[in-house]
Amino acid sequence: MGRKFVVGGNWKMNGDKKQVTDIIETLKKGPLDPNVEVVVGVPAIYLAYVQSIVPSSIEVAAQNCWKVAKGAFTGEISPAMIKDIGSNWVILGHSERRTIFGEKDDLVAEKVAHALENGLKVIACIGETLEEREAGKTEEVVFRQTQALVPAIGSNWGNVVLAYEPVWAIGTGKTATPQQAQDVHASLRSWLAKNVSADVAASVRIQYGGSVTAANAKELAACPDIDGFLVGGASLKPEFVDIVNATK
Ligand SMILES: O=C(CO)COP(=O)(O)O
Repeated sequence: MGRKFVVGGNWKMNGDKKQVTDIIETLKKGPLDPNVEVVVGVPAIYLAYVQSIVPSSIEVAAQNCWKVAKGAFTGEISPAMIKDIGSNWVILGHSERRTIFGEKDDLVAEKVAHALENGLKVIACIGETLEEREAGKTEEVVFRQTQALVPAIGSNWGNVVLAYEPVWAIGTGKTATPQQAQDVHASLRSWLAKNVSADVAASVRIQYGGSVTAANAKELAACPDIDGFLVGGASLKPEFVDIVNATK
């Protein structure tokens, strides 16, 4: 079976009640290609509200969660809480979590393991910095980040989407060229074939993220190993509809 295109909107720490309502209204009008899975990544405080107003064709993700079920972890939310309000997804390991909040590979892996054990689907983010790319270390970095996830994911690859987001392309307007993105996606797939299994390599969906817009989405979507997008800034705008529809 082919890999279903999956487009995530990562709203990050943006929006207020009116704006998030407007975004969902825009998505409801669409029309959105029914062959594409759409997941909106919502600030924790609006998760339950957004979950209550989305049509069933749109899925809702938290942008982070903690690695245990409950307890004295002030400010955190658990996968069980995300499930409890009806959402089924979480974004983990985003480069902003890694760089601003100091999340290392092993913590990201622990979170991924716990989220999967609790029945969430996970968008797991990886990607190199500009310095790492310029030092020729792109593959080394994304393979290391993915390797850390392998034991955490175990046999749960069906509930994981990988998001390749080169850090230098996030929020900079500097998109990876389709060739740059395709090259990394293809190397990741070969790495997965060698280090996990041929099945996982063929079936796991790999999103590209980093300055995706309606203007560049079609060309990126045409690449054989790009199976969707994780969209930041443009996911707050009406053009997100065109990005979802990029494979049409
Ligand atoms: O970080 C991103 C999505 O998770 C990408 O952000 P931008 O689309 O704003 O570059």
